Amino acid sequence: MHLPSDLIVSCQALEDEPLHSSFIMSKLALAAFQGGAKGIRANSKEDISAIKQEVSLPVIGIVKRNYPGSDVYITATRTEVDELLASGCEVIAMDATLAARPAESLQELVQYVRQTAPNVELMADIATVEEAIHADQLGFDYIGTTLHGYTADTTGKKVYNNDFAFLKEVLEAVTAPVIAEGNIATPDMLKRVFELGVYAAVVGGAITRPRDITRTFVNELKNSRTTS
Ligand SMILES: CC(=O)N[C@H](C=O)[C@@H](O)[C@H](O)[C@H](O)COP(=O)(O)O
Repeated sequence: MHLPSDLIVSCQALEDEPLHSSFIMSKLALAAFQGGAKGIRANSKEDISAIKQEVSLPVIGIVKRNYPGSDVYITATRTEVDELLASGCEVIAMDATLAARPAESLQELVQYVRQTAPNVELMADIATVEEAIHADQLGFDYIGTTLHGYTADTTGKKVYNNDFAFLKEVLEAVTAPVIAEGNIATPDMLKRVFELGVYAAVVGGAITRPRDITRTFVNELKNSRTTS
């Protein structure tokens, strides 16, 4: 397996975010590496290439791109898969929800990667237990809780709700290694998901999105001022 059983740090900034820059993502990846992360998750061929020049950690690559008429935006079609195959990432993650895709089916994308790049592993980004089971049956190498809370039928849910109840259900339901991802905001949460039996965990915003981190501080201050 390309990914170690450890902490993976997501280094992503979309166009509307202040840190949007492949150079900055490469330096965030370097900081994550120096801090002890054992893998990186990154968006776009350009960011992955820049990160690969800075650190030699395994990379989970995605391409986020919106398609009209489809809710699927994480590695939605073969075009994005081809970009990732050219990027040198060790693992390709893709939306593995049951939502309608813009072009190829999920099964077709899996078969395409297996045939063209047998050494590249696949991570399923799922939102429900049903989708986790489906991804397991399709033979994904890793199943991640990435999209729980971000799809029409899971809006507002958090992976950590009820002591990670959703994660526990996924762990029971599948045989592939499970990756906890989404709203893991503290070192305690990270410790807890490993106690529950995940293979690895991806932490993003809590480490690499300073604007969001600042907001958590500011909101706490605001709340304390309104309640006092
Ligand atoms: C839903 C979606 O598009 N998630 C994306 C997937 O790659 C990223 O924006 C997240 O930062 C990543 O999943 C890590 O999660 P968090 O930043 O909460 O630790």
